[in-house]
Amino acid sequence: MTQSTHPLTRIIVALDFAAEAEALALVERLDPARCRLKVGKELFTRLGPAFVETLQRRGFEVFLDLKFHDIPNTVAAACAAAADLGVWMVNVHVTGGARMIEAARERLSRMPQPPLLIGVTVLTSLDESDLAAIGCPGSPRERVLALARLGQASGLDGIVCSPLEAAPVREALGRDFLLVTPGVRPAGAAAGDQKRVMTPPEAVAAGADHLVIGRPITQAVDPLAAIAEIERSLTRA
Ligand SMILES: O=C(O)c1cc(=O)[nH]c(=O)n1[C@@H]1O[C@H](COP(=O)(O)O)[C@@H](O)[C@H]1O
Repeated sequence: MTQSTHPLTRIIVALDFAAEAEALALVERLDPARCRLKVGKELFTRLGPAFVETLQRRGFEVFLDLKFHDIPNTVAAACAAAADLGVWMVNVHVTGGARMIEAARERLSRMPQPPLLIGVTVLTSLDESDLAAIGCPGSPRERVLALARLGQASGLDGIVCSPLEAAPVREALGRDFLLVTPGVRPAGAAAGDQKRVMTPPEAVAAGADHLVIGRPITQAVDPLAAIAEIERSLTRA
């Protein structure tokens, strides 16, 4: 699974836009053979499942990034709703615990076409001092590793982490555990609110399977040129 990901299909474009027209203006210029799309809280809250269906009708695989975090019954039902929508990937917060993840896995195992089930470990916007402030002492790396182990044992297909943790997680959890990394910034791009970042080729070299990239593409003067440059950097890597 992890070995076969072609450089040009590793990119997941985060469609973090305020309005459908803006998002579709970019989508119309993208090729579903070369990238996947992520729909997150902003666009889903505005546009709902219909927007996901629009993207899927255009041939795109969709990562529904709603980061479910609730009691097991509620999260399992939400994951089933995502499966009914036909998305490619859905995510939950690993900190919802083993029973929550197991319930989601069990529910998805009864669906005809379950999406990949991925767990968010430590948000890429947090560093060690942020973790300490929410009562979680220790480094992001230690915490990501612990949550990745819990997630794998509970039935996840993989995790979301920063590229900085990809190598140790890959080493500890093996090749078949998917690593999805936001916190990706081409050389020279602004980090914004991301604290744990690497460039696209660094992320892939560290073991990332899928790179979630938003503003370096969506806010670029020429988004297609930005994607092409990221693809070139990955092909060279
Ligand atoms: O689950 C995610 O996708 C996610 C997890 C995480 O730890 N950090 C993170 O940035 N994300 C998402 O990845 C995208 C990153 O966007 P940019 O920072 O604009 O590249 C955003 O849509 C975030 O919601």
